[in-house]
Amino acid sequence: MPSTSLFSGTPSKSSSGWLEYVLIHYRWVIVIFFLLPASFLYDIYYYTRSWVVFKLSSAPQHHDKKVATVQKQVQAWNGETPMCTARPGWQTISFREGAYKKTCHKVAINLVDVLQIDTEKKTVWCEPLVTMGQLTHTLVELGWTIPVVPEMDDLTVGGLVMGTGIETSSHKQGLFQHICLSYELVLADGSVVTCSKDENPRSLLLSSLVIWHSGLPDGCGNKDHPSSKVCEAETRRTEGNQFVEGLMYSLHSGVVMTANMSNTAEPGKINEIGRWFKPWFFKHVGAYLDKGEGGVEYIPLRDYYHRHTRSIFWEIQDIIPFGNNVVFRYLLGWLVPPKVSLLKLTQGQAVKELYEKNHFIQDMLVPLADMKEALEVFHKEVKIYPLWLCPFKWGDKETLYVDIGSYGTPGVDNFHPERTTRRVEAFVRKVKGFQMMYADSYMTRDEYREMFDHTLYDRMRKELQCEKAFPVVYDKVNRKARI
Ligand SMILES: Cc1cc2nc3c(=O)[nH]c(=O)nc-3n(C[C@H](O)[C@H](O)[C@H](O)COP(=O)(O)OP(=O)(O)OC[C@H]3O[C@@H](n4cnc5c(N)ncnc54)[C@H](O)[C@@H]3O)c2cc1C
Ligand SMILES: NC(=O)C1=CN([C@@H]2O[C@H](COP(=O)(O)OP(=O)(O)OC[C@H]3O[C@@H](n4cnc5c(N)ncnc54)[C@H](OP(=O)(O)O)[C@@H]3O)[C@@H](O)[C@H]2O)C=CC1
Ligand SMILES: CC(C)=CCC[C@@H](C)[C@H]1CC[C@@]2(C)C3=C(CC[C@]12C)[C@@]1(C)CC[C@H](O)C(C)(C)[C@@H]1CC3
Repeated sequence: MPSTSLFSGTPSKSSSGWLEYVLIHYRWVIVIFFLLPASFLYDIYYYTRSWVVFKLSSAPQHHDKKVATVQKQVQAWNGETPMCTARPGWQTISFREGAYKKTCHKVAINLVDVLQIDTEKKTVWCEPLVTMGQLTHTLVELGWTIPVVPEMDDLTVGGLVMGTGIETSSHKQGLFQHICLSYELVLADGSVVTCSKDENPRSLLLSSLVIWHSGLPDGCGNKDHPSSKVCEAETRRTEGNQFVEGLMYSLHSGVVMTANMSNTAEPGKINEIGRWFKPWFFKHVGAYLDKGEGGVEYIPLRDYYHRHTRSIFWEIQDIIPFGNNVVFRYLLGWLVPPKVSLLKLTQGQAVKELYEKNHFIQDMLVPLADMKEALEVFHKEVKIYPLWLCPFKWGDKETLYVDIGSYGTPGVDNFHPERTTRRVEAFVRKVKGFQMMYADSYMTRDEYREMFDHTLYDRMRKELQCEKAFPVVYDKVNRKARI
């Protein structure tokens, strides 16, 4: 656990007033009494609406009309300020809001529905603002899933396609964009094209796997030091291990979890970890380490997919410090988690500044062969535990990578948001790895272009004549472009 508290820093001179004091020291009051009920009502409305629309099958009839509305807005573009989606920055699953949202020409995209599940072709056709929670609710109930389900409920299909998505099945299935068969795109001139490897049906299609009704991924424990060897061995085992995940609790101790879908369960070993009164997942896993032995559990599929949702990985402990207390869990656990979007909307300047100075949130994707050195770099630079490890493959490339996710308050004395992040970024560039772009990047434009090969990107922007129409990604993701 980080030794320093997020809130040990003093608020800035500009911060004043009781509201600010409450927001910093008693954020949980606002979260429990306002944000949790608001999140709950929002979810009820949203899921009921999606369920009714899906059952009535009304969405496919409206899809073309909605796309035409997008086209009209693009055709009416003034040709000067570049375009972006009208989705406000506070709604997105990233640390900060893009400043470009204030200046760009905004295109409203009201595309929020799962359109069709084709059980013969094993595909699902859905619109870009469909969330992972919505998709798993719809599919798992019918006995289906998609091969890669990034674990936070509110991540959207569009955001994951454009910004990349990863899960513990990614060592077999690749990244989120690799499971997509076809995209329907509105181009800068307002025309619509379909884009896929082969001739294809219209619109965005995600390939999907058949799963069993009430499939239960099993396997939790396997306590071991998840050095790259253990992780790699589990990742490469061909006969199973649909899911591989590691949680490091210190530089030398951690838990590797492997899981497979199963139709049956050993008696007494079913653990519905998603239920409101259950301990936070990372605490539950840590208990295996404390016990010093591994074990096998059978976890319902949806509970497994969203295992880090309730505790927002481990970020919730800074927001509701007593959230894992058994009394709290039984009384109010069913309201948790607060929506990330509502947390963002209500955090205020003082909390923002505290996070800015005392918090580190990064996912770095490095070749598995460099994992040991990477762990040492993270330990030296930030010393934050738990640390998330998720092996994955990159398209057709042979090399295995691992996503190292570090979220929390650094346990080192010399943490500096910019200098520390730049040192970690330099290491990642050195080993030919990548940074995930929901997080803040302090790289210069040249460093960014060194990390991400822009050859295809530049060519497509030229060919499609959209250089003026859409900002380049660097101008959306670098730290200075975010507020
Ligand atoms: C915060 C954020 C904002 C962004 N904003 C924008 C934006 O405004 N505009 C924008 O354009 N992008 C935006 N992006 C997305 C970014 O530009 C994409 O990541 C980039 O375009 C991917 O290019 P690539 O060549 O590296 O992709 P790759 O990862 O190589 O490919 C992407 C997908 O296309 C498939 N593919 C590759 N080649 C072919 C082929 N020949 N035929 C069929 N399929 C193929 C791959 O299998 C893969 O699924 C944003 C990303 C982030 C994180
Ligand atoms: N396990 C995982 O993989 C996790 C991934 N993440 C990250 O979270 C982000 C996704 O969050 P989410 O809130 O869903 O998405 P965002 O709204 O943040 O979208 C990400 C980018 O994709 C663009 N985009 C999204 N939909 C469309 C569309 N229909 N047309 C054109 N551009 C679009 C947005 O463009 P614009 O700027 O114009 O709005 C935005 O810049 C990703 O970057 C992902 O890597 C976060 C947590 C976990
Ligand atoms: C690839 C993977 C697994 C990424 C996981 C990333 C998550 C841990 C990140 C994504 C969005 C994220 C940065 C966020 C936060 C924590 C870490 C999150 C959830 C919080 C909730 C921390 C508290 C902050 O006040 C604030 C509300 C702004 C942010 C919002 C985004």
